[in-house]
Amino acid sequence: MVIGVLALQGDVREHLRALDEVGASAVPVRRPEELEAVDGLVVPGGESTTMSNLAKVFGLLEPVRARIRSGLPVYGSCAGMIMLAGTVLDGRADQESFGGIDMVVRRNAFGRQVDSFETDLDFQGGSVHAVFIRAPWVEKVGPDVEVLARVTGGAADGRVVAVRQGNLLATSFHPELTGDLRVHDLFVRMVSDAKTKEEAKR
Ligand SMILES: NC(=O)CC[C@H](N)C(=O)O
Repeated sequence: MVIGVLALQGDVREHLRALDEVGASAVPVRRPEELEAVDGLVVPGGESTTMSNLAKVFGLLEPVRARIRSGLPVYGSCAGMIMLAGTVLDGRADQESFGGIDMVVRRNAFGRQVDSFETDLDFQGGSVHAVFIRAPWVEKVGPDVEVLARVTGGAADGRVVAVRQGNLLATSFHPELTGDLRVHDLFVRMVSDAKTKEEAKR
């Protein structure tokens, strides 16, 4: 089982390291041929407008969309969450996402005064330490989207910051930066379950 990290822009190395730490074999993905070879994909944090541009330049926009449609497990953190959103608010006019998750996401939602902050969140019955950096939040989810975490307390109380829809997972925060690897662990299990199901079909 091999998990790719989309390596156009953003904190690619941190995700490669986090995946390695949870025992998954991880490789950078920059070209369509490399995308073909992976069983799961991580879309890192960074800058979604730049990532969107580079995805077009590197010819990856349509190939990633096609693999998402055919069930590829994908995890997006922060800018990666924006890339997985069906609808992006406060984006640049020419910004495109891969889509896949039926949600409305607002870029830089927490506001300029609180560009970045850290907090603990309930995540799947445990607590996860979350770092937010010019992060989006989820404003609306469709019926098939499961909410995995919300902010508690402060001005953003109740805001949705982690979601899952089928094989797609997204967080507003950056678990790759904290060493708290619960989210990567969950994603690796999603990839391995998807691969087992895929093999059973053959
Ligand atoms: N840390 C991040 O990934 C920030 C996301 C960035 N604000 C964007 O719009 O893409």
